[in-house]
Amino acid sequence: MITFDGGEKRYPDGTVAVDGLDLEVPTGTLTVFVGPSGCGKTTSLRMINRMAEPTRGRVLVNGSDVRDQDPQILRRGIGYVIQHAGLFPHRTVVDNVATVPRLLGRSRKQARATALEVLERVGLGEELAGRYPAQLSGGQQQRVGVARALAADPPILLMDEPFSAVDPVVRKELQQELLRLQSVLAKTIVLVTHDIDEAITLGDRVAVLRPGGVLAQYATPEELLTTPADDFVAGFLGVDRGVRLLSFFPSGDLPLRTEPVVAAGDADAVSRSDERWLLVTDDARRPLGWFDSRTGAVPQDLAGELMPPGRAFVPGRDSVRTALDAAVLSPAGHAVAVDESGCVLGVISGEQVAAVIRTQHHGRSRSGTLRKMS
Ligand SMILES: Nc1ncnc2c1ncn2[C@@H]1O[C@H](COP(=O)(O)OP(=O)(O)OP(=O)(O)O)[C@@H](O)[C@H]1O
Repeated sequence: MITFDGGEKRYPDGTVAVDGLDLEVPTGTLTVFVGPSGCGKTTSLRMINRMAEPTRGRVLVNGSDVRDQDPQILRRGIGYVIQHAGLFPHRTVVDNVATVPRLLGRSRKQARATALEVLERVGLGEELAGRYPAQLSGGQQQRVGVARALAADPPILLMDEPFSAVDPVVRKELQQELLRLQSVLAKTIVLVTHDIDEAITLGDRVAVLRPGGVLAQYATPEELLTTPADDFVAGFLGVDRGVRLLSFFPSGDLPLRTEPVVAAGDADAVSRSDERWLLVTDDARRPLGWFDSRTGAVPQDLAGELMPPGRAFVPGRDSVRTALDAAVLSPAGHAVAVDESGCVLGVISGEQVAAVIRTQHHGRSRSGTLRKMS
């Protein structure tokens, strides 16, 4: 557990970077500090590992004031990941990662073995171990940065804008990778970002800071989206927070229809059906595309004249947001539901999804917490 107890940081020139911060980061959870530039996110983060000392109040790690601990010893239990990875340019990837275990007194061989193991954990194979940082992509460098921070297996991980220097696609990959790692490692993580979407994707809890280093709201992502504390938080969350909230609605209960689903060889299905749009599948019930029954002549093999099936969703795994998105983008206005192996379970129209959202939203607002889904 990390506790900010009235933590304040006033720099010698009088700038108040952090103003009376009170919050707790429970052990094994991921908290995100988010807010506009200059609102004290980095300073707050650095108060945890004593890279910035509070001028008033306290920061406690597992109940002990960090100021009572030797900074070097304190930092052994706290991994630190920064933007651009901060790797040593003249050391190979494996040596970069092995640095921390070496500092902790492990033999060269042990440190190297640990480094290779952690590199694999973050998705980097042995073939990259002998390269220098400049010979890696930005995303790979960030992974090395994460591996280096994990090499000493610290219970706490501080991450300062870890993914902001990579392109949006790689950034999404790294975010998913971090969530996967966290589901296995359950570290206590504090991550700084200025990107509210990243905060909502990654955080078990999100601390929104406002200029002047004041905490505006500390809440779970769904609480932020449903009940922002004030106009500043609502404005920071953006205009589409209602749509983003749908990421917390499970799609497992969406009512699916199977009547519009037909096999490619079953051309007679067109005359039997009242549906305008028929989802045509192959023999294994995989979606091939949409057949528009108003196009006139019906071919022998329906597979010949189809509109693309669009992105499918997996009920239970994906959220209602994914299902709605699939329906909006579908030429037929219907989302295709598939099982984990890609076989069609049924379809649902955008209007039906919207009707379920209304019901779920009422239920949720009355009762309870939501679980983030893909
Ligand atoms: N060493 C310093 N001396 C004086 N003021 C500082 C110092 N470091 C940071 N500040 C100021 O403290 C405030 C908070 O800075 P901090 O870096 O913590 O904010 P941030 O939210 O992380 O910003 P960004 O998103 O731009 O990185 C800013 O006004 C900054 O100018």
